[in-house]
Amino acid sequence: MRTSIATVCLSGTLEAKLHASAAAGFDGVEIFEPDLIASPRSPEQIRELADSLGLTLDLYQPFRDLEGVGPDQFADNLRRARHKFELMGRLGIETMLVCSNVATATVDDDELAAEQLRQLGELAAEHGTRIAYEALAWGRYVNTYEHAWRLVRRAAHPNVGTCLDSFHILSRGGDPRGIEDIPAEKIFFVQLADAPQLSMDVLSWSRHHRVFPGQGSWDLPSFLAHLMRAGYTGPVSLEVFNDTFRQTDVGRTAVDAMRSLRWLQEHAAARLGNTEAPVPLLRLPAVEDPTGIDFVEIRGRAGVERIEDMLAALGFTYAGTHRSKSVRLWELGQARIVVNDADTQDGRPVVAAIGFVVDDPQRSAARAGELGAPSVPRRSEADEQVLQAVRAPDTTEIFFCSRTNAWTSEFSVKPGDERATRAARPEDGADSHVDHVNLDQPWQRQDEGLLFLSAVLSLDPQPSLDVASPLGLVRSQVMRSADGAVRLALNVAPPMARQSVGSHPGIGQVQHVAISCPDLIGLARRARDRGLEFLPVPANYYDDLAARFDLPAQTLATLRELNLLYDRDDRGEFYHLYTPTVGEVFLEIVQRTDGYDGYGAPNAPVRLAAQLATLLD
Ligand SMILES: O=C(O)c1ccc(O)c(O)c1
Ligand SMILES: [Mg+2]
Repeated sequence: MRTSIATVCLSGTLEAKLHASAAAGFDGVEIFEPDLIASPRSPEQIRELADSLGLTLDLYQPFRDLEGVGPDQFADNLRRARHKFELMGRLGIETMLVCSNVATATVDDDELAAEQLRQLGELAAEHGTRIAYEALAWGRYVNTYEHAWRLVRRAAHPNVGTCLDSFHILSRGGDPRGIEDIPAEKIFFVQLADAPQLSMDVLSWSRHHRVFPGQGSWDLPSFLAHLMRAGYTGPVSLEVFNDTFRQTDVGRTAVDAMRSLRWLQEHAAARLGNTEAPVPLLRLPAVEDPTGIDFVEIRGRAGVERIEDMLAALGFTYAGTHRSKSVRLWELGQARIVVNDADTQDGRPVVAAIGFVVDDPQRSAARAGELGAPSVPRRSEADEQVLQAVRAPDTTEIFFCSRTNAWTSEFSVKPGDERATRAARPEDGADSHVDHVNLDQPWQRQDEGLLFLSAVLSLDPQPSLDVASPLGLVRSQVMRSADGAVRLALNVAPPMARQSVGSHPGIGQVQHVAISCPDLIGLARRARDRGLEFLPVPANYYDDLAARFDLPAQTLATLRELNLLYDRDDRGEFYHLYTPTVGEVFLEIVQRTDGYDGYGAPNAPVRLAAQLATLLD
């Protein structure tokens, strides 16, 4: 499948956009007219640059407000078009995108509109070009692809075809199955965009909130499958108007865009089943859901020993130091925390890496590579397990681990290591595992992070949620495996919440690791007796809890005594508590009963306010 991208998707100069598109592996680009007009380079120089980068110029766009107008206006429109066709000759572009009229149409007359398209097609033919007519969702009279196609058919000119744009079709709830009824040779161009389901006017939705396939709510794989069944063999292009992508790093956005098309081809092939696509669709090494979190690595030069004190108090066993690296392993049942003394950007402890248990780590790493994930260079000695890792958009290292945990045998307790005597209480462990990890996301990486985790690790995005912190709303989106064995929450905090307070990170700048246990009250008591103080929860919270849930007085008193938080869904109950924050990390211990499936979201505002209070103390 030939891949293309509209220059409007990207930030920077036209030259920077061409370089980034080529580097990300695109075959071609659509030139968005304002990008060309603002460029100091001549059309011939742009053509030459694209050539030298191995890019084709697939489309010139958009030509607006052509059809459905009176004779004088139409004569002027043809004059305008002639200029553009000449320009396209200099650029070496064959196809011009013509959008349905939104502004100047005065006549709702299919016969007239088709005739005007035919005349434009005739002019295009004289210049060795052709036109692709696209229904904008907010077109004055023409706003569905079926209508645009009827006009194209009626125009009956070899140089007049249609352009299908998934946004305009899916935003209006259109049925894309009808695409299969359009003859492939009349589909001159295809533009794809996904979008989150929003209730707003369609023009604003289109101009600000489009995202790459796989980042929104729509079924783009089925859309592409319809195109393949129609026999379409032309370029499949991304046309994504997005406020964030237009102001962030062009190279990263282009890689993100290409990842979306690779993901899309794989999923469209699955939708096609036995139907042969008219062009080869890219296949990727297969992926299955990860079956668990193997370990979480907390890294930092200063302060990690305070985390280890907390782990010891929480009942983690100390499994020793690594034979060749300055890292230590702590275990509670199946929950494994690796503590690494290495430096971090701010010197503060962070959640640096997460290991996922996958079927075939080599295959997962190969897949991640084909999806443009940068690999993380690892140092390992000859007789050590070689673990494969890639870097997620938020910089977290993602490790692919086998079921065997063979790497844990590289850790042992050295004689005289005091940590071992402080912590040897396996009675707390048994059924524990890492329940979920919350990762702070840079605001401009949220969509990229979501697609990365779904494409690389097969995690499914859950509906996103706004959590009120005292310093603004935190947008939180959980990515999880189908069976819930792996759950990551991606959080985007507002700017105020990301400002450091003295040497402490802001409440929105932290990550946390949640560990499940079968008896939270027992664990909390033992941890408290070993000197661990939990995040203090205000008394008002417990008064409100008494109103929300009909809890026995004794339970309520215990929750209050231990600073535990509580929630309930239609399945079961959730008990949880938080440790103080060290560097950029805190721990949460949770207990789920009877299949409770949430994360205590109603309690998150209380937690964030309590964390702010400790910073201001
Ligand atoms: O928003 C617009 O004007 C616009 C222009 C060209 C397109 O292809 C499109 O889908 C939208
Ligand atoms: Mg379009």
